[in-house]
Amino acid sequence: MIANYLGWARESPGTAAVTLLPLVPLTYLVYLVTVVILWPWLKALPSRKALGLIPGPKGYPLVGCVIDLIRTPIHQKMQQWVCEYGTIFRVDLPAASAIVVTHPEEVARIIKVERFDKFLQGYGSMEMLTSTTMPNILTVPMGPYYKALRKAVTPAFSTANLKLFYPTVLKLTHNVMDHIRGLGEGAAIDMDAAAQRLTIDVIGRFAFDRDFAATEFGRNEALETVADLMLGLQRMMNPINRWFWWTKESRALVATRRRFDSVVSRALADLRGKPPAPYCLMSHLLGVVDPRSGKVLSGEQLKAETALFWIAGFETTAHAIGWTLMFISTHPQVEEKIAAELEAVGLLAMPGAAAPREVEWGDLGGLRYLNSVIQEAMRLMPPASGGTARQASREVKLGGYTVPKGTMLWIPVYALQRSPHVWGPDAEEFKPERWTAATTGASEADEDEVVRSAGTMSARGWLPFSEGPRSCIGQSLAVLELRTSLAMLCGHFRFRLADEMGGCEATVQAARQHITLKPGDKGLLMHAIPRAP
Ligand code: HEM
Repeated sequence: MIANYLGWARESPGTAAVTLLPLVPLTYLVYLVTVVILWPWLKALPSRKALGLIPGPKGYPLVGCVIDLIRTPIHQKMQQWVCEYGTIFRVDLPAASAIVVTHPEEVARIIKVERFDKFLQGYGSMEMLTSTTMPNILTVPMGPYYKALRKAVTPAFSTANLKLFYPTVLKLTHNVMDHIRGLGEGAAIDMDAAAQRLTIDVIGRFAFDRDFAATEFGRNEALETVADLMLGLQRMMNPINRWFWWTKESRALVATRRRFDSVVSRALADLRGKPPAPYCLMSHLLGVVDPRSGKVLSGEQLKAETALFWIAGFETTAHAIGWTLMFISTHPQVEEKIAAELEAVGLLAMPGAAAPREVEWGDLGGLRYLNSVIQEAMRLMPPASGGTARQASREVKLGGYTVPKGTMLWIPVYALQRSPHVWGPDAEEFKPERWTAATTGASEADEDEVVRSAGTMSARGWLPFSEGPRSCIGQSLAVLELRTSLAMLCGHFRFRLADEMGGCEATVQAARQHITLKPGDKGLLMHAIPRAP
């Protein structure tokens, strides 16, 4: 029979193929169960045994805790477990046991002192961005290529470069404000979607020196393609879709990747004819020499890198703007304090008064209260809520337990930043005041403050941008976008969460961790009431 199927039997091959056809899916299924579940499970047995003393939720045979993580939104499940099991516990996954670490000092030790590299098996879907599956700055191990890339692109996020780019951020935010004004205060506006239009245009300009024109608020190819891509990548996190490549979802992802690939390729091709603007990320990437080949990056490498920068920088920042506005719109006393701060420096629109002046670079560090509001919103709703995963490159002691070399160390940021063990009994409350003391380190004249602002907080348990050598390289740009857009929006409008959202808590509960921490199906509907009609 098998001989027939393999084509060794020459007689009546048609009949043989028909008879044996059902064997194909069956064989594939056996292959999958063996390769994807049984083999990794067997391989992980010694590490499971070594970690057996560390407490943690009880999983199911073979699949471990995966079922719990699918049933409840993953960020919420991790938060429940942190409350239940404390700052160090074990979670069994099919292929390995992970140690979940939310003790701030241990976290800082893992990512900043020991500098363990990423646990890269978890990053596979981020290599599926373009039609060529290729590692990128996020997914490549810490070797000579990574170091060359990081070194070359770091200057793009420096104070000097961001200052050159600042007028573009201002202009794009004005586009968004004009659109909001045009809709009128009766309209319920999805402010997360509006922020996505702003941040995709920012990335278009910053990465490719290209106008994606999303802030013109019409149908938009770049926005639609990337939204489909994010959905597709999210679906690929489910191993069923990844392994059953003939499903509708898998085929849709292949088509979307081609579309995205073509948007990125066109943007890169257009840059060949003219030198990119000096602030443009591309002018830094074009000079990178891959130490492995001694040559500048190939077209495919450039595509993989720019695609990653685009994806990493656009939705994250948009959600951070959206979630911050959501908290402001539901906390009137916070909004009043922001208004008072803006009024004091001439940035608040008021009825009967002259229009406020433009927000300047020098204002950004000085808006201390607004900056604490942003920091607190990013604590409660960190866009990269899943956090980061590291691999212990040697045996390490964590919370009194011995963790063997090779173990996955998972730092779930949403759970960490809401942990009562770290933040006390009011961990779940939105209290910007907890930051006002912490953000007073910089003076208004300190121009590097925008660039530095987000760093060095892991010891306190705040790390939405991660920290250490593999922290977010784009955080200075993200902070710039957040501060500028929120100062401008709050200076010209008061925001109220629309009734259909059901209030702050319901909106938080509806959030889903789909690569980033997104609002639920309704988006973030708000009314924007002009301060000076
Ligand atoms: C509020 C906005 C943002 C948040 C919350 C955020 C968060 C993060 C986090 C947590 C990481 C570490 C991921 C890990 O360990 O796996 C990261 C890495 C990264 N981010 Fe961001 N990010 C934001 C905006 C941006 C922007 C605007 C850009 C660029 C334009 C960017 C580019 C990157 C890149 C390239 C990496 C990989 C860095 C490396 O491994 O060396 N991000 N980001």
